[in-house]
Amino acid sequence: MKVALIGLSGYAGKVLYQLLGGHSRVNQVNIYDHNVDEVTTVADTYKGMIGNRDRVYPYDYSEIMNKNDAAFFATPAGVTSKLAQPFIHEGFPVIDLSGDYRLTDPQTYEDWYHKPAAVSGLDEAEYGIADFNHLASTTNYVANPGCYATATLTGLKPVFNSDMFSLDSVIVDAKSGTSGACKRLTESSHFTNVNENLSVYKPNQHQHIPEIMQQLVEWNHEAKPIQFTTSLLPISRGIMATMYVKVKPDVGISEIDELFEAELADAPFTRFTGTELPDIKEVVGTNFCDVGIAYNETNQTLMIVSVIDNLIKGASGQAVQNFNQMFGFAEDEGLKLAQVTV
Ligand SMILES: NC(=O)C1=CN([C@@H]2O[C@H](COP(=O)(O)OP(=O)(O)OC[C@H]3O[C@@H](n4cnc5c(N)ncnc54)[C@H](OP(=O)(O)O)[C@@H]3O)[C@@H](O)[C@H]2O)C=CC1
Ligand SMILES: CC(=O)N[C@@H](CCC(=O)OP(=O)(O)O)C(=O)O
Repeated sequence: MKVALIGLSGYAGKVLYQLLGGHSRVNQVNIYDHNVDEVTTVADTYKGMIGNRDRVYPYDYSEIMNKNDAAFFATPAGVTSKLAQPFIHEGFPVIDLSGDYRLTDPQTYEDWYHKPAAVSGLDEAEYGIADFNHLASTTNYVANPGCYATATLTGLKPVFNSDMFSLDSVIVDAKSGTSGACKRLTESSHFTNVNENLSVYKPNQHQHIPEIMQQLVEWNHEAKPIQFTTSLLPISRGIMATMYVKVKPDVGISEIDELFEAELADAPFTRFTGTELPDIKEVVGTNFCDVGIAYNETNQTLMIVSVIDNLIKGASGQAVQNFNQMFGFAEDEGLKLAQVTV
């Protein structure tokens, strides 16, 4: 297959390019860049890609559709929905890493993203939380989930598919490395601010809150608004979401353990670690989401810890997983990434 990649100069685009290069069903990755006006090479266009002769083409949607079988958009929210219009119109296969088509209600998008919602295509797009819903196989337009949303939803899936918990006081405390903030430099992501520091940002305003709620309500109509906080960690890659849930009386740790085992067993890239709590380093460089639990009997509170690599499971790896589902390839094609903890 030939695939188009838009956004190679960005963080997610770079990791996606690396993964697609190792995908046995992809024999050509064509790069399209809105900053080039004639055909060039990866080495001549992007820093650190020494010797890479793959072609980079000026951005042109009809060329993309003529020369490729699918397109990956690793481009910002607000931009992607505009670029995607001709592809949606033609029913051309797209995997979209941005937030533009994740929310089904355009007003909710505008309230949380503070940008105009997509003018069309919302009905065609499917939210691809790949380990659980396999909707990519049913559509030509996949909205790849957000990084925090992926870690949070994976940890909360068992909770919202059972009646063992109170659903009105779920608290999520999530922390991300700086690559989640994209490549542009801001004062808050400046090295001097991030290094040896930990800071909360977007309290109660994070754009992943509606995306998480949309999926939780689909899993359980009785879901109530969660408390969700995000912080910036002084590391480049990785997310840890720590979640707190009240357990109903007479529910014990063995039942909770069995529930998590059963609910996460069929999720191909989710590993339930039981009471051995996972850390970020064990998933960085892989498409895994590791989930562990600790139960405090004195106050009937369950803590769930979920970790991912934000650039792989939280973006490019999940995009490849959705691509595999869309085209009927093995779920782990291009994603057999050796885990190396040093
Ligand atoms: N970083 C992460 O952990 C995650 C990111 N995402 C989403 O994935 C997408 C990419 O993220 P990330 O790589 O971090 O972002 P970056 O800002 O690092 O990269 C964005 C890319 O989009 C390109 N781009 C910007 N505007 C346009 C345009 N008008 N036309 C064509 N290309 C354009 C940029 O090109 P240039 O700047 O060179 O002009 C760059 O290549 C975003 O939607 C992000 O929200 C999702 C989950 C996790
Ligand atoms: C550390 C950091 O700043 N992370 C970003 C995550 C951005 C992202 O993943 O964008 P999507 O909304 O497209 O998923 C944030 O919190 O906004």
